[in-house]
Amino acid sequence: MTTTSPIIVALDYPHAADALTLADQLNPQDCRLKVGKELFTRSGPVVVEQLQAKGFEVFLDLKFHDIPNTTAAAVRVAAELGVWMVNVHAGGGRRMMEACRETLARFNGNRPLLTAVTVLTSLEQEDLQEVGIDIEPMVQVQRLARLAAESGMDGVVCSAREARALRASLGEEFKLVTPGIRPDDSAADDQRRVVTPAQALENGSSYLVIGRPITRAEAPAQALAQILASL
Ligand SMILES: O=c1ccn([C@@H]2O[C@H](COP(=O)(O)O)[C@@H](O)[C@H]2O)c(=O)[nH]1
Repeated sequence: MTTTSPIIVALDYPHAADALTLADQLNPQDCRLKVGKELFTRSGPVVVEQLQAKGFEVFLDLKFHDIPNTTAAAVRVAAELGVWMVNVHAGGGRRMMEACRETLARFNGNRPLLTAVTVLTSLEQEDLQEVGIDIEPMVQVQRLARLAAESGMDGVVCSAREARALRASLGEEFKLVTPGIRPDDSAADDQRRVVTPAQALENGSSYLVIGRPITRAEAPAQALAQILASL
């Protein structure tokens, strides 16, 4: 089932049973689901297929980052799984992203969205400095997003803090997938470039990735409903 909801719930659980229990409390009309490294490393493609069988579109968030041949092969296998979105790291460079885009050509119209991570939402300027990037996150995000667009990506993963600038420079069709979403009353946890759900949409985000504010709530379905009502 396809939905118009912008919410993607991050199923960061160690076991498939936890993810499937949460999925049973949610409605595919209200959100998509994200399978990341923890859940996939334990449960693999089976849990993706189980979530899809429940009617959810799945974002496979494995952030592939390797040489072009290896990354493109991984993207192709993700496409064969029938996921709705798959991603790579923009830092893998132009040739890596182009190889991923080219490998999806064989799927014609029936392919996943392909997005590229710019600067993780857990990073701030000091973190970038420590790894030799002496510019503000906003500037680095803009640089990588432009490269991603030129390399044929459907969009990028960034903070909603950068969404307004990217929307203006890269147009309405370019997907802006924004984690680091925190309702006013939620802890930031390890996230640094955080934005509220309503502000993220106002800034031009296409999709809001939300994990702990929903999955660690006493009543996750209610937490999702409150967020949807706030939009
Ligand atoms: O820059 C990024 C890229 C991916 N993520 C992922 O999104 C969720 C966020 O979870 P919260 O619990 O809402 O913090 C998580 O799965 C990350 O791996 C991100 O946070 N930032």
